[in-house]
Order: sequence, then structure tokens, then C-alpha cells
Amino acid sequence: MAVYTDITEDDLKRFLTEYDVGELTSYKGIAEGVENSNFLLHTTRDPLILTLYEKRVEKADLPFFLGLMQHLSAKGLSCPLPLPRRDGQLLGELSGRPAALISFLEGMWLRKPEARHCREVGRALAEMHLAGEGFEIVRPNALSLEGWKTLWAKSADRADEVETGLQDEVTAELEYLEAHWPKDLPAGVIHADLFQDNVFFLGDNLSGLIDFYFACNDLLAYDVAICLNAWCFEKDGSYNVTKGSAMLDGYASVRPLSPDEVAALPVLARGSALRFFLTRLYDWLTTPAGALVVKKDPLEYLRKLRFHRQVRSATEYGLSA
Ligand SMILES: Nc1ncnc2c1ncn2[C@@H]1O[C@H](COP(=O)(O)OP(=O)(O)O)[C@@H](O)[C@H]1O
Ligand SMILES: N[C@@H](CCOP(=O)(O)O)C(=O)O
Repeated sequence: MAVYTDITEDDLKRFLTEYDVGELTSYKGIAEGVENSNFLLHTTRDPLILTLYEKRVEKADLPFFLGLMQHLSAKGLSCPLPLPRRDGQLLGELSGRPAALISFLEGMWLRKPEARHCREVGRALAEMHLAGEGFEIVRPNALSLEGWKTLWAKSADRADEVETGLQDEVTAELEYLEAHWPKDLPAGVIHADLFQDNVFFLGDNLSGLIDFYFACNDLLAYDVAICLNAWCFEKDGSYNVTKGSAMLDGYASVRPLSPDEVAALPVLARGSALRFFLTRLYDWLTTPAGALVVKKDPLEYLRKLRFHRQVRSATEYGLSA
């Protein structure tokens, strides 16, 4: 459960007087998510999501995230829209945290996605990449090579508590990635966390994307690699090439990957697996026992990383020749 900051009804009602959203009829904390505190609000008008921004979100980045949702929505992408207050600001404060109201997106995330859903996700990711063009605020990826090194420095000493030999393995992986990370691929706005819980479906139809709080400017193909990691492995750790193929075909139907992007996929997939391993490892080692959040398993991403290490070309991900 991710409600790190609690709110009182009185404070919430006071917060809502700044908006033209009708009267509050009920609210509850949302038992999903990892990063921020989210509440579902019912009002005499539309349902809304209230987000209180927590530890990993820098307040200075909020204009990027909220502005991006406005930009993508204006370009026709289905995603939540931040609601302006009566004074035009998108951001307020509640219980001592920066807070925003965003529109409620209909749909559910899929617990057991199939290849046809992966195709839709690939297509939506490419649509997002195109829709991001022209967004004027820039946010470098805080969780790329430099960010990984900073995170690793905070966990390395204790990594072998999680699995013996981890400290040496991850140190070597970081050195490899630093030496081989591609630099000249097409870049733009990426989602950077398009996992299953951030894609909503109504039946088999993708209804929208949520959770843009890791979005940033980076290599577009890196976002594809993140999705291959998040969507195309089975619970037993095996890579599902049918799902990978559907994901890559869906993406290419909107934005074909260049030969250089294709060639870079294995190293991008290694980097992406390491990125989620590192944040999960840090949380695993630092989240206090009893905290109201479900900790995610870092070793799941270590296993994915080991898979990518032995991939020789993107055809192994299911890319059609
Ligand atoms: N705009 C929205 N519309 C509908 N549900 C939402 C919306 N935003 C968040 N949620 C719900 O809140 C949950 C957590 O949101 P998310 O943005 O993923 O949180 P976090 O950033 O903390 O991981 C989602 O899984 C979803 O159930
Ligand atoms: N997707 C990340 C964790 C971030 O969670 P989200 O709820 O913001 O998607 C992971 O799986 O490690």
C-alpha cells in the first residue's frame, strides 16, 4: 500500500476549496503504487485522483511532470490531466506535501497480459514518443548511468546480504555499461516506468497511460527496453519471445526503430534491468519493517539482467527480420 502521508477530512476539504470540482462526498487511500501517496476522491461531479508527492519526487520536477501530462493529452494521448486551481496553479500543498488533483482515468491494469496487449503497449509507447515532440521543458534522466552509480554507492556494502557475490557482479556490470552505453541514438521524452500497473485497459483495449513521475528526456529505445523487461518475462523468469515480438511490432507500426537502435537493444535492456534492480535493492535495504508499502523483489531484475547479458542480437527479443 502506498499511502505515506495521511490526510484529514478537514484539511482535504480546505484544499479542495481552491478548486472548482464540486463537493467532496468520500475519499480513500489507494492500496497500489510505490512512489507517492494517492487517494481516490468522489465528489458531486467527477471522480478524481489526489496525489501527494513523496521522497523520490523533486518539487522542482513537478512542472515537468504536470506540464507533460497536459502536453500529451493535448496531442491526443489518453492520460490523466492535472486540474488547475482557481488561481491557475497546478500544484498546491496538503499535509505538508506538494499535492495535485488529476483526472480519473477509466480502466484497470492487467495482471496477466497476453501478446495482444503487449502489441497495444508497444503502439502506445511509440505514440507517446511522437506526442512528446515539442514539449519544451527538459528533464535529464536522474536514473541513468550517474544516478545508478549514486544509488549503488548507497547499497553496495550491503548487497551481499541479498545474494552472495552481488557486490562484485554489479560493480562489473556498471563498468561494462559505462563503457558501452550508446550516446547517439534518437532521444526525446520517455515514460521510463511503463510497467503493467501504469497501463490501463478497458476489456482488451488500452484506455490510457498513467504515472509520469519518472518521465524524462533520454534515448527512446531505452523506453522500449524498459517495456521489454516489464512486460515480456514470465513469472518463472523466462523471456516470452511472442510477447517481445508483439511489443516490438506494435512499436514499429507507429515509429520504426533505426538499425542503430536495434543493435543497441541488448545493452539498453541490461541498463534498464540494472536500473530497476538498483532502486528495488535500495528500497529493500532501507524501507523500515512495517511500512505501508509492498517492497518489490530486486532479484527479479537481477535474473533479467543475467538473461540480457547472454543475448547477442535483438532478434532474440523477437524482432522480425
Ligand atoms: N489518473 C488516475 N486514474 C485512475 N486511477 C489512478 C490514476 N492515477 C493513479 N491511479 C491509481 O493509483 C495507483 C497508484 O498510482 P501510481 O501513479 O502508479 O502511483 P506511484 O507513483 O506511487 O507508483 C494506480 O495503480 C491506480 O490504481
Ligand atoms: N515500476 C517500478 C517501481 C515504481 O512503481 P510504480 O508503482 O510507480 O510503477 C518497479 O517495478 O521497480
